[in-house]
Amino acid sequence: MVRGLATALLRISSSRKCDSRFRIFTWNRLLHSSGQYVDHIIHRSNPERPFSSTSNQVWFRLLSQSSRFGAFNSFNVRGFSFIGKHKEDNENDDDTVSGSNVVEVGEYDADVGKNVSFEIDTCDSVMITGGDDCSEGSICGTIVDDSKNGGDDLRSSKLRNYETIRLSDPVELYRELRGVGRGSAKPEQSEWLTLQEIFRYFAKSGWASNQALGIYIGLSFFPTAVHKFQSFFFKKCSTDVVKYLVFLGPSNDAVKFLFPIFVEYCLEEFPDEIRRFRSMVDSADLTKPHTWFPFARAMKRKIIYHCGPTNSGKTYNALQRFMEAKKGIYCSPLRLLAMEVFDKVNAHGVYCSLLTGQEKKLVPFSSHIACTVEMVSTDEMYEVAVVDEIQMMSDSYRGYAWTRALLGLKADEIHLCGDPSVLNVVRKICSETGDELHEQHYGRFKPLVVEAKTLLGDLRNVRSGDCIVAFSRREIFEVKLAIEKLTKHRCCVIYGALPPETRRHQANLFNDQHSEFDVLVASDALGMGLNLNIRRVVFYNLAKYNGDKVVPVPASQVKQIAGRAGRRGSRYPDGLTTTLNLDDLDYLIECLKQPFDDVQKIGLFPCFEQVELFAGQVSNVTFCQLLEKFSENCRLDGSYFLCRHDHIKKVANMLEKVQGLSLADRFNFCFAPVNVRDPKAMYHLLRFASSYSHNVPVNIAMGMPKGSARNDMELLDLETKHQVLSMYLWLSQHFKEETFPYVKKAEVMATDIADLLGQSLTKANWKPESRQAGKPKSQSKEGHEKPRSPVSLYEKQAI
Ligand SMILES: Nc1ncnc2c1ncn2[C@@H]1O[C@H](COP(=O)(O)OP(=O)(O)OP(=O)(O)O)[C@@H](O)[C@H]1O
Ligand SMILES: [Mg+2]
Repeated sequence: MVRGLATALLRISSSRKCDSRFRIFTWNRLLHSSGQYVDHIIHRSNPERPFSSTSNQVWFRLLSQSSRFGAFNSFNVRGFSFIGKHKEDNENDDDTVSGSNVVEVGEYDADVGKNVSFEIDTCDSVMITGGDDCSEGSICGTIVDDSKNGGDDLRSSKLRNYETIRLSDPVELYRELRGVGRGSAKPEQSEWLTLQEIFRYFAKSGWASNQALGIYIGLSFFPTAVHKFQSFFFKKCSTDVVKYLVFLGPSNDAVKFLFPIFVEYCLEEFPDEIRRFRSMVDSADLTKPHTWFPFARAMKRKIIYHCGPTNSGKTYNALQRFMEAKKGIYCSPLRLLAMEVFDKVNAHGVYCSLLTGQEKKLVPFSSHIACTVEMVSTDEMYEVAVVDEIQMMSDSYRGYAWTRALLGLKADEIHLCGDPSVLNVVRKICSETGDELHEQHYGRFKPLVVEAKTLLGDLRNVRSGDCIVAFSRREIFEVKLAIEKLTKHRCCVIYGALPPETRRHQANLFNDQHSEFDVLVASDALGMGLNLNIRRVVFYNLAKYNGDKVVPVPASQVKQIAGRAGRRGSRYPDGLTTTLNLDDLDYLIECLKQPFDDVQKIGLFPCFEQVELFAGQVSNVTFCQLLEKFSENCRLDGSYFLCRHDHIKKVANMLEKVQGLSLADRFNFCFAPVNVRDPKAMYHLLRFASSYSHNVPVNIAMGMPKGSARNDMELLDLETKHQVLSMYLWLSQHFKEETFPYVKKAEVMATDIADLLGQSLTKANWKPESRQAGKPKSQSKEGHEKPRSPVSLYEKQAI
């Protein structure tokens, strides 16, 4: 059969529809001796998916059955992989071809006019035979991967006929087309249809639309440009060109032939669109971000990367150097951590100020500053800068702030503290900036031990010094309630919506050996920054809601949280970790075993000036649309991504109805820290922006709660109120003082509410408000809802 195939590779039976590398061949001899046996075998393979790498959809059709060998009932389809080169010869049947891996694709009914389609995996060719085998007398066609078939065939001989057209200079061709009044072509109906199909193919070609960006034809304008080009082309083209294109069919070859002519057409026809798009693209250029900070580039900076897992002393060592310096800045991922460093450093007699989005505590004669990373100044000179949790450069929302700190800080020495995930990116950046990189690697002081026994699903097995980690506020309160009901332990709680002061208060309460609060129930807010005396981290479950659906907690986060157990110099120097349920244990172990990610890209976001420049190029758009356009058109280098800004766009949309805000005002308001899922907080932001736009002093206009919360509704209300005050304070720092004049009042209120929150949490013994109130929940015997293990469920589903 393989031998037969050699002689089969002779003539193309149909090239009209050949739109990829594959060809159809029929037995030359049969074709010659008895005319059209298979007079049309048409095939089409998916041009987007190369034949050799993945399966391909192929179809063919038998148009008539006038074989002198009689009719046949079925086709056999086989795939072949060749070994070595096969040879073609029109005359000699005995030329040999080696073949291997003959795959039976299937047997199909030989119904005239009916399409037969099938998928083929990696192989060089497919042979279609009518009858039992490809023996003489049967009808046979093969589809061949052209890239591996360098032989001369009818297609290439036809191609030679079009050589003049194919090889002609596109500029010349375009000039000719432009020059003629009307083209000479009078295509037949079928040719006409093929031409239309070719242009449809062109308009959809990702390659062409991408290439068109090179001449500043934007993606949104590309279809219009193609449409106009098509009208022009249809009017002007010559018979030869039409024939050649029809020969190529709707294919990449046709696109590549047309594209340079299209370019000439666009350059002449759309100079204004090109100019406009070019300016827009240039103004959204985020490439080479290291060049944005010429002063930092002019310095020879020394970068020290303190690289290691949690609790390994990275921040401690960086801070030692920070405190020794004459002038230093510490950049924190959280307000809480900035406050902690502020306290610690001042306690050591180093005068240090505090700067976060919400507060500015200026210590007289201070030479040092502890700030949140978004607030870092790239104008000031420092001797030592510390950028903590540097792996946050890859955070999809906030990553840009770390990137900016690393690229823009004007410091002789920059200490980066973090896990190894961004080490390679930092190396690359340093080679671009010319900074000198020193790496200091750390290991955990004591290894983290996994307790295989778990809590056996029973919260009564909680012990003093345990931290139970749950990933929703509702679960946190359920766990606290259950533990306090079932055991003698008292629980502190820490979760993201609590003000930093309250979190810190709860952490201190838990750390204090003499307090009755010896168990901590916390969310992933625990992962960074707090100094906690945790003996054992127990995962209540290992799945969390990501804003869309419940997903397993990423391994890097599990590691970070588990790593909080055990702390040098504390009551519990040895760290333990486990899960509540046995079901989750394997996933925990798997996460801990996983190496750190190797991050390839880090975040970027334009500063106001860049957005303003871009705004100058686009007219009649809302601020939200402006941001959308920016993200569509901005250019980035391979090591960077544009940070997500869905929350910013949500605020921008809400503020659209507020008249009279400048672009800078909108930009500022959109960055205010607001929980976009909290309607009350959003309402207050809208109110603040409206008052501001009317040029009246912005009021807090929010009453103080009478006392601590008596139920979860009241607790939620306290949380929201604190967030609104925090937002007010943030705005007061980002707008002129006189526009947000009630800063002192807001500060006092915020402190009081943080206190009330603290008091509320210590006595909280109510069931949390459920968003799905009214849904019946199964209760376990122990009196608390036993969590399902979404991780195990997820894995089972995957199986
Ligand atoms: N050389 C040291 N002497 C005394 N205490 C130390 C020393 N190094 C670290 N510590 C203490 O160990 C604890 C963990 O150190 P540190 O916070 O620096 O770890 P880290 O690696 O930055 O952890 P994370 O990744 O969680 O931020 C801290 O309480 C710190 O004060
Ligand atoms: Mg640290």
